[in-house]
Amino acid sequence: MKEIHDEIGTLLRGMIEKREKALKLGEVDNEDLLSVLIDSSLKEIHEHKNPKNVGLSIDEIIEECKLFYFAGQESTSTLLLWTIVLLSMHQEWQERAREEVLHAFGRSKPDFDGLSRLKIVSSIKVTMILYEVLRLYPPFGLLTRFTYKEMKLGGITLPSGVLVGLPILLINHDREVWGEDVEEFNPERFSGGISKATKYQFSFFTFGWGPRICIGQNFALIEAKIALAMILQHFSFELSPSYVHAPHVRISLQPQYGAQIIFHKL
Ligand code: HEM
Repeated sequence: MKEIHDEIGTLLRGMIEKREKALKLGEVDNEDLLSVLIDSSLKEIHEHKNPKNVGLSIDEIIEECKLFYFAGQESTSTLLLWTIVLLSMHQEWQERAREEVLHAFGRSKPDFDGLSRLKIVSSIKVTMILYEVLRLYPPFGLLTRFTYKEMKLGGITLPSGVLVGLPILLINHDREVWGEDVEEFNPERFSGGISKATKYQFSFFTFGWGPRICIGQNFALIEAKIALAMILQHFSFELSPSYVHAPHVRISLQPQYGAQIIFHKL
């Protein structure tokens, strides 16, 4: 573990130093997140009279890169993976989603402009499907928080330093919250949006909630919609007979024995 940590740190440090140099020489623009991070940090240091403790250190930028890679890559690929598994299990929803995509885009490549021109309204079924996948198979099933001072939560007083778990996976499968069909794949429950899917206000927080809510949630949904739309345009898919349904928490929620899918070119 330490070896991997050091190797990734060295790789990222090299990339950051190279980019910092190029930014200072004006050789590159703020064309990606790494440049934006370095540039805003350099500006903050430059503008401050006492540059101590302002801007980001290289170690902090390294941590941001790791966070964005893990939070952004693992999460969305897990969402897409379970979407393909569930649409393989529920062929009628695969058909409905494909119809919608073909109606909106035909065979042309769906891009961000296309999705925003259509205001995503026309991909309502795809959105419902993605929410229902995120409910049944949330990439991250547990959030944790430490109390930093004594506080009241409901009727309970918690002392400082208590670790509180917010069990997304359990809440997403709670019959009391979602109703009798809680274990069924029913994207229809999101037809009125997230707020109308349950009787409680804060039941669906697969992307977190409050000030630390996922910064990438809109990006993730757009990315997943474009990827799913392209797959639906060109392939139909079904589960391979070798697939064994065994969701399994390995930091994110993964199929324990893999997801063997058979794709048919359309
Ligand atoms: C299906 C996709 C995704 C899911 C389910 C997801 C889930 C979450 C959750 C639950 C949190 C809150 C963690 C907490 O409160 O402790 C979070 C935070 C975060 N996510 Fe995502 N995420 C997804 C996609 C992305 C993408 C695509 C990016 C970046 C491109 C991203 C970047 C982040 C970052 C930077 C944070 C930390 C925000 C902060 O602490 O202020 N996520 N995500």
